[in-house]
Amino acid sequence: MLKLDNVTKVYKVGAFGGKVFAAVDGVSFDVQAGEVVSLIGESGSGKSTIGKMILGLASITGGSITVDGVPVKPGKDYYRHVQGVFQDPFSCYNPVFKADRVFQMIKDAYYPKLGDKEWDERVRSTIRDVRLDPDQVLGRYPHQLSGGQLQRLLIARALLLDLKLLVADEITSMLDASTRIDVLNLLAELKERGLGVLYVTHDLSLGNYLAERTVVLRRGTVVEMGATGKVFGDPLHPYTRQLLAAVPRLHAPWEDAAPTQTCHYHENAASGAMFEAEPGHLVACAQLDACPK
Ligand SMILES: Nc1ncnc2c1ncn2[C@@H]1O[C@H](COP(=O)(O)OP(=O)(O)OP(=O)(O)O)[C@@H](O)[C@H]1O
Repeated sequence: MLKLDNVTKVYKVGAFGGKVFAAVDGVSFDVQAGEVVSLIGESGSGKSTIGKMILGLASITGGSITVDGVPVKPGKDYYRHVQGVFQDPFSCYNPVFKADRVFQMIKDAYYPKLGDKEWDERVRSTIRDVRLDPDQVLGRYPHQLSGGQLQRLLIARALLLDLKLLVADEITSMLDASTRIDVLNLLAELKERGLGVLYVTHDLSLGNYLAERTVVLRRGTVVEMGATGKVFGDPLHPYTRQLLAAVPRLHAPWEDAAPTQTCHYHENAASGAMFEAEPGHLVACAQLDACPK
């Protein structure tokens, strides 16, 4: 459904934009309907840039992004099927408007002919779907709602459309532990309904909880991807191992990551290509510079 093919994003940086910086460099992966794929990597690895390109909020420098074969095209038709929810729910609302104004905007843009009563019923039922009580949240200003309630209202807003893909960018990082699990379970329910979810996070444990497949990003390139159980259970790239070693554990001291080893696939990998270690589990060469061209 969502397909990224050799996607690149280059920013102009430096004085007068005289230099270029590749924030995303030749990234390819896909998300199928009814699947959660988590995109993980350290801060600055390019995760949000990828999310923004999928949502049409940043231009694509090279390669292609398609949803059901249709290239990203910001506009009503595209956003009917592809929506994003972000880290800070408070910044998504205008503080002087009541929170339900976001629903009215959906009606005005997408369902102008629908009767008010029918729309109201649809909104209330969707709010119940995200496990909120409509009477408790409708008619309130954003500052009168919690972060978790606002985040769920944003998901409800997305669900009122004919949604195929949700880009969820660090959506739980501002929530407390129990609200976080509620929102994660909600995302898991969305996939049961056949939605594809790209779950952008730097928190490996949350990605592990939710995603069928994991894509590990480092400095704008994919270093490893595959079934989450394989990537986390048998990490092949030194960077993935480093990330896993850095996850805090209760009652256990932090471990040092295994030292960077000689790349297993040095002989096999053409520079930049990924090696298929086992079906669906791909890893980049860890010594790209030395790889045969
Ligand atoms: N408009 C811009 N101009 C220049 N560089 C940018 C711009 N936006 C992002 N970058 C750079 O691109 C790189 C990737 O940024 P991005 O926000 O995608 O990272 P991220 O993995 O989402 O990080 P985080 O987890 O901290 O949000 C960073 O080095 C960032 O400084």
